[in-house]
Amino acid sequence: MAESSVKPVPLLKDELDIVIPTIRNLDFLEMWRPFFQPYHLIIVQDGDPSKTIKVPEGFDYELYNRNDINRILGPKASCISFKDSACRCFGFMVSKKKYIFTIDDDCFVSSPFPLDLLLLLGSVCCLVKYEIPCLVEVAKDPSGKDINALEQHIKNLLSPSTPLFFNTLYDPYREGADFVRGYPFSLREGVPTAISHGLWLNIPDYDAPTQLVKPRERNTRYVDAVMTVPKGALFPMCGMNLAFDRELIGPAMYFGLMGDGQPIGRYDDMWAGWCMKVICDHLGLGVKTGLPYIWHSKASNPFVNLKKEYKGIFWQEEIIPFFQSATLPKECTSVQQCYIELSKQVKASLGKVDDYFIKLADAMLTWIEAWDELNAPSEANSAKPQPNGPAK
Ligand SMILES: O=c1ccn([C@@H]2O[C@H](COP(=O)(O)OP(=O)(O)O[C@H]3O[C@@H](CO)[C@H](O)[C@H]3O)[C@@H](O)[C@H]2O)c(=O)[nH]1
Ligand SMILES: [Mn+2]
Repeated sequence: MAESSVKPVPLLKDELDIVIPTIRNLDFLEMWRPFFQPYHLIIVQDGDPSKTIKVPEGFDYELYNRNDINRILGPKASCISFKDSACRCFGFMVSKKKYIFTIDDDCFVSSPFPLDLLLLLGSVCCLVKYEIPCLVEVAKDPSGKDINALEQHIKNLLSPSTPLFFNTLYDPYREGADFVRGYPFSLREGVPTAISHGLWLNIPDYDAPTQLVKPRERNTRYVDAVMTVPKGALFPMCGMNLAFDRELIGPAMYFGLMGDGQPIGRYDDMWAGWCMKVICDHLGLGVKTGLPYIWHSKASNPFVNLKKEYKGIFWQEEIIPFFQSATLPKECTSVQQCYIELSKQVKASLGKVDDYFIKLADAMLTWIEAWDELNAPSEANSAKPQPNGPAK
């Protein structure tokens, strides 16, 4: 990886945790070391807790496996998915920081090769069905600089969003941009930003059917923009490269029940995104999508993904209208109150679609109870739950 001569300044170093769900060794952190080393990592080890996950030297981290989750949450651990990346939300719950950045362990930063050369190489490899070994990581901005994804997420979160009126020059708070003519001055203050949703070069986050019909499609398009998702619009939130303000929206970031024992998978982040957006719209909070990009290196198996997703593909035709018409009473002024109300509506409206949604609605309540237990502002909770291994 090209060594950047200047060390990035670790913005919000003591106010942000990096949450990584994993079933693999975390060698990918070597590529991120210049950007991540100053931060505290919360690693959520999924699958077999007896397996040892190797973490490169020099990182400050805590690691939680399934035994830790069961020990800390007791019966409430039932709301945390097993054998699915949805388990990452446990890291959101145990963190004590204001901000969270979550990233998958097959996402990389920059490349020893210029982007166009690598993508040419990539297309040649694809033609001969040879995946570029994931030693490469490619996410360079148009100037060819390594993308500091974390820094861009922080910029996104620290500047307002504009959900009430679309700015045609996109992010008006960005260097070299502003509100365009006709933009109401009364709305130019914007609203607080709760979510920063990043994107992916190389392997796009496609669903299984799309992956199956387009196995070699790669995302080579770097769109140099950050946009606010307008109020009233839903969007497919991907958990791969995502940051959020935990104090503004943390309790809504429950990645729904997936994986082992569940009829559906790979809708965990989507579920969280739909619940979160309804609540952000109700509370007047903003959601941004666009920069930063990461290089997504590994395409998961589309056939395995199809088995996980297939019920979701037809259920979502009923789920989306539910969220599009969901309204929350004005008495709901906290995220928890909104989330509990939403859980009731899920049970009443989607419980008819499948019993799974009754179980999910109950799990949403369990999540809030567990969240409040671990995060209530009382002395009793100032002690942080300890993972089995020594805190790093
Ligand atoms: O059982 C599991 C499987 C994986 N993980 C960890 O979760 C992330 C994502 O895994 P992976 O990159 O293998 O899968 P993708 O299909 O690319 O993931 C996309 O689908 C979403 C899953 O809902 C995910 O957010 C998207 O990126 C890795 O860190 C694995 O180590 C796991 O914890 N448990
Ligand atoms: Mn992946």
